[in-house]
Amino acid sequence: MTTCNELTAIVLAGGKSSRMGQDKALISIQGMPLLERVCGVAKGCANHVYVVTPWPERYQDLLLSGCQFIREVPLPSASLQTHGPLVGFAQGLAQVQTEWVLLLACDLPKLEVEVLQEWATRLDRVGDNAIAALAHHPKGWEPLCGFYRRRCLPQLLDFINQGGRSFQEWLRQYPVEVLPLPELEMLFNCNTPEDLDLS
Ligand SMILES: Nc1nc2c(ncn2[C@@H]2O[C@H](COP(=O)(O)OP(=O)(O)OP(=O)(O)O)[C@@H](O)[C@H]2O)c(=O)[nH]1
Ligand SMILES: [Mg+2]
Repeated sequence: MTTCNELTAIVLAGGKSSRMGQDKALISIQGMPLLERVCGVAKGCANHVYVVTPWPERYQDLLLSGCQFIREVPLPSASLQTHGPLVGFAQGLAQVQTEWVLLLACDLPKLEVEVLQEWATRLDRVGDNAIAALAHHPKGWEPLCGFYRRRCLPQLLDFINQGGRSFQEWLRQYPVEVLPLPELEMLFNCNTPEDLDLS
């Protein structure tokens, strides 16, 4: 039996960081590497924290006590080294035992633990047919800072097996509950060297 009181967090750290030019997870903001910061927030909200990455050894010197690595493996058909956040999420979700999982990108320097905790209190009331509870912003859903039901894994794998790689496209096919976003600022993700000046 899983309950809403138990929550797992998945932190994704496996992108190409091509716009940044160096691994974003390792960039220090106010003296703390981004991945450490995001995992700290995740620990403040969830009972179990997984970091899904193709290269756990890269992060072994970070202070990530209480977090477990899940090593992402290439898809049989993939020639690329990284295959995007949707596939990373699916590989993490396969290990989750709780009804709900909080998914977080590693490039979110302005996360607020209080907002995530308040969101988590709403999960008990999310409609049965919703696969996720996410914030909405002008460009669509924010897929990498919100909650998913564990039982959406089969739908997610179907979508991936058909070649789908876009969260927005996948989410369009199912009911998703809206979470209230007190300030858009919290979802600021740093993708470029210029973004670091704003962090
Ligand atoms: N585990 C895993 N995480 C990924 C993968 N691709 C992207 N991510 C993560 O998804 C989040 C958002 O990534 P983006 O900022 O969109 O992309 P990116 O590939 O890291 O950077 P760009 O190359 O500049 O687009 C970050 O936390 C990434 O680490 C992947 O293949 N595997
Ligand atoms: Mg990003």
